[in-house]
Amino acid sequence: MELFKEFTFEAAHRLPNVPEGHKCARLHGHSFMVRIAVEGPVDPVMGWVIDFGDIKKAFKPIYDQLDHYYLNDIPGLENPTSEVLAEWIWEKLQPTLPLLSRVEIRETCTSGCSYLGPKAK
Ligand SMILES: Nc1nc2c(c(=O)[nH]1)N=C([C@H](O)[C@H](O)COP(=O)(O)OP(=O)(O)OP(=O)(O)O)CN2
Ligand SMILES: [Zn+2]
Repeated sequence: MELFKEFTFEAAHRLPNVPEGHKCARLHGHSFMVRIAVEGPVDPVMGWVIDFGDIKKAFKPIYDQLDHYYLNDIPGLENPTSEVLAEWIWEKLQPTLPLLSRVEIRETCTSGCSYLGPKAK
């Protein structure tokens, strides 16, 4: 069974490697949405894979690094595309959330990505 928990954070960024004149070269911000999914068997006694609260606890230190920051200043996020951000979150989160199965990012209502981890690359 796969379950998920969603988070939103506010942050600014710019994309330094886009062609000249691209709108995303300019400083701008988003209400980013992050969906963290985990996959595993349902415990027959608890009736859950893990407590949603455990996902929240695991993500909290990462959330605190992102919310209301300029993403380009964060080591590893110098080119903060959705794809780079999803991989960055995976690398930070997987050690404390071994059942992690997917990291989804939405930058806008219509744009985002879904990362299934390095094995699925
Ligand atoms: N593959 C990627 N392409 C783009 C990324 C990205 O992270 N990965 N990021 C951006 C910009 O950050 C931009 O803010 C979001 O892109 P876009 O969908 O173009 O934004 P709009 O809301 O302006 O989209 P419209 O549908 O054109 O209104 C760009 N590309
Ligand atoms: Zn953007």
